[in-house]
Amino acid sequence: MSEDATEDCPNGSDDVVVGSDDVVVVKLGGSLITEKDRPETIDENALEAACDTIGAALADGAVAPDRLVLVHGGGSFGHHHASKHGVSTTAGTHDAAAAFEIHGAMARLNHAIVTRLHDRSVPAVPVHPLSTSSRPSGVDRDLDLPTASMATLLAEGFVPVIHGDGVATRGAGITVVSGDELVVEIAERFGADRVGLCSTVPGVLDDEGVIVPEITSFEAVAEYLGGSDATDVSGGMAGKVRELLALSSQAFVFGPDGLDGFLRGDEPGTRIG
Ligand SMILES: Nc1ncnc2c1ncn2[C@@H]1O[C@H](COP(=O)(O)OP(=O)(O)OP(=O)(O)O)[C@@H](O)[C@H]1O
Ligand SMILES: C=C(C)CCOP(=O)(O)O
Repeated sequence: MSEDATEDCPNGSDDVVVGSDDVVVVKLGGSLITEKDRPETIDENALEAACDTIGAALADGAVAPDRLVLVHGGGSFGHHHASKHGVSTTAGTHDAAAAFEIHGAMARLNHAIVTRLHDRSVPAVPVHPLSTSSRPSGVDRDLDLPTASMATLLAEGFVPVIHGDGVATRGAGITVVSGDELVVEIAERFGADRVGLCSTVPGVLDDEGVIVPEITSFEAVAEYLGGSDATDVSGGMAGKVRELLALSSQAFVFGPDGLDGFLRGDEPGTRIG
């Protein structure tokens, strides 16, 4: 990333304003990369295919490694353990063993993704929110996500791979932060104008299974939006659309067939915002 792309921290905080507006944020949904109804089971075919697509896009220059931030969800790793302990984006725990079990599952999934990206020569490195992020004002309040490390990782040519995780939450111990919320936080902080969320469905579908081309208000599609097909503690598609509507730029929700096109500038699936 060019030197002038990262401005000094405007207020001396951890917030880093990255001047470049061509950062690309991509989420690999947990429904895509895991078998969401089988605890801690990776969907090998889907994950390998997604890593092939990302590796190819970097290799032929469609995306530069210092412009790409990858986020992934929990699927049958994080959601399984969080649900078992009654932990969600709104319900926390003060049981360190439970929090460690949830984080540990996410770290195992993250490790599996990073190693498969390395097999494709993607300079991926893990970023774990539990160790640095928080909700200092409590449940459902603002997320404090330090981004200085990710900005410097990008500037040094690495691809940060961050994930839904546990998050220290004032008054509730540790709750869950969804990858969807991380996508919004990172996209806003880095001024990304390319935001894509890849899941198992080709887009947000209406009650006849047809892709909704564009969503600009939650109420317009609320009747179509449900939870996930399997155990989920962060709101499923309804939660996803709600999070993405808070984004100041557009985001796209698409299926695995849309990932390559998205990385190359297409606008697959459903446009949100
Ligand atoms: N209107 C809708 N259109 C498309 N999918 C929907 C809709 N309503 C509910 N869903 C469900 O939402 C799922 C996608 O949401 P989910 O939260 O599982 O995505 P994800 O990001 O892949 O998973 P994770 O949250 O584990 O990262 C789909 O697999 C589908 O079963
Ligand atoms: C359940 C955990 C810990 C991760 C939630 O992230 P998401 O799957 O992106 O909603």
